[in-house]
Amino acid sequence: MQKRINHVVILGGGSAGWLTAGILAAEHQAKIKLGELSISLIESPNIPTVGVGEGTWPTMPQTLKKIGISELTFLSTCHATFKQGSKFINWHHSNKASSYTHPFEVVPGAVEGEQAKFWFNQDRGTSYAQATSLQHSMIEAGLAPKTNRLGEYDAYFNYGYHLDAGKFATLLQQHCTTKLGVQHVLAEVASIKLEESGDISRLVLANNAEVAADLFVDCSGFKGLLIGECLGVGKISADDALFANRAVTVQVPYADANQKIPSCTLSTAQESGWIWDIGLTNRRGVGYVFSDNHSNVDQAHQALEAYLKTDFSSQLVVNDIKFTSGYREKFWHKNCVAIGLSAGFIEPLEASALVLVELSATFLAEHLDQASQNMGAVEAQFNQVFSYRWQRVIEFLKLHYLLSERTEAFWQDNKAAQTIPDRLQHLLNEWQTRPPTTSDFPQAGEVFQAASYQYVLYGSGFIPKMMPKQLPQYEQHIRAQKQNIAHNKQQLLQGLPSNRALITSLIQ
Ligand SMILES: Cc1cc2nc3c(=O)[nH]c(=O)nc-3n(C[C@H](O)[C@H](O)[C@H](O)COP(=O)(O)OP(=O)(O)OC[C@H]3O[C@@H](n4cnc5c(N)ncnc54)[C@H](O)[C@@H]3O)c2cc1C
Repeated sequence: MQKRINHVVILGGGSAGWLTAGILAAEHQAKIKLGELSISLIESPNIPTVGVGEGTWPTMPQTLKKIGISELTFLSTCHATFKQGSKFINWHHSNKASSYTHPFEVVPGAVEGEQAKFWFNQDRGTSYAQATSLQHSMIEAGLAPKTNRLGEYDAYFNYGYHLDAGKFATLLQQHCTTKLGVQHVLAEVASIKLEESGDISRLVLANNAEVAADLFVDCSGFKGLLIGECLGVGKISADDALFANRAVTVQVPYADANQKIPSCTLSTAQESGWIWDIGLTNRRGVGYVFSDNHSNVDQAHQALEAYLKTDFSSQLVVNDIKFTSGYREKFWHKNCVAIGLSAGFIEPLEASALVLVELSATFLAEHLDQASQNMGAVEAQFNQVFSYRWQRVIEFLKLHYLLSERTEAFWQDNKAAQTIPDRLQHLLNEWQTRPPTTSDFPQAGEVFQAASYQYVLYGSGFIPKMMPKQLPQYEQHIRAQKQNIAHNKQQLLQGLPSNRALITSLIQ
């Protein structure tokens, strides 16, 4: 029987729970004010959230704007900084220094393939990112994507953030409860009652109070209390393709309060994984994500210590997080939708977790009314769209490992044919004779587009067997674009403040 959705309960108050609450409540403000919809978020006062220094995707500024949060408030409360992409250090070789960048800037779709053809045939003296992206030089120089003369959420370059996830959840909580009418219940869910149909009927709290709802959003973290433990939806493993299953993380204070803050995530390859280095305003978040089938925690600690040139017996607290790579067989089942870690998790290379939260919550917000009419149809569409997205994210992350010439077992095992998803192998064969283009990634809201594949593919040193020349009608346009890059680069290098300088001037 179809039920109107008048009450949505979100279980979990991490970034996923509060982002979902904010996105849903902002979209349905009118109904909340009229009393036609209520949104409640239940979180345990005892079960902690996952809070590592985190990177977002460039969708986040628009999400925050839509929810109605001031960028200045966000920057100052979450110790946030601007992120313009990622820099991959030493991913090519074990014993020879190398690096490439993946800037967020996207070359316009119509010319993206043509530009790659031009670069390959006529411009390979410079790296692909340097030849095609102005943002690459801003990243290398550690500059901000804008000046303080631009308004909130405006910038010269596409950007995301580095943020403190714990502070972020607290900011979202305050905003959702005081401005958007979200009800906050601080209590632990002790058990769950089902209807005969198998739908969830109510959550029973530790004090025996019961909370009923028409739709439940499971944001309870890795365990997936509703979708997994209660409704029995299993996971599809991704560990045959992506081997990282553990992370040791540490928060590192700045030696000097004016220390430079990179405007990208630094990802430095290691023997059995890679180390992320994220600069917030008050500290760095650093972690070694690795495969414990190829290494162990002691070795991971040693690698982190060597990277940080410090000894942990000093004052730093190291956290050890184990995870299994994979995603749910279904994200929406009965009257329950899983968003965040309960939906799945794969290693944080390219920071795809929060963007999937934003996309899932936005889909839910946009389809809430249809779900009241025909939940089965929305459930099927949601599951189809997000299975596609998770598979594409896995393929994109795998691409980073494939072209490395590193010699350690972890890297060699990553190249084994049976670990490469079929679709990615098929595309790699295609890209032997043409660049990645939009037609390879045809769906609306693709998490990683052809431009991202080009940065990683050519940054990793992929050399196609044959690359056609660009179409003659684009040559003039591409040369003009190159001149623009050269001309604007000097001006921007002189005119843009450093990442730290901009944030300091904004939040003072
Ligand atoms: C090592 C690592 C690095 C990461 N890096 C990035 C990154 O760079 N970029 C990115 O986008 N993402 C990253 N992520 C993922 C990101 O941390 C999560 O996607 C994000 O924090 C959302 O988590 P969550 O809200 O789903 O779960 P959690 O933060 O675990 O929150 C779960 C919530 O559920 C509540 N809960 C659980 N059980 C109960 C119960 N019985 N009753 C009541 N409440 C309950 C808890 O109290 C908590 O509030 C990383 C994750 C890891 C592990």
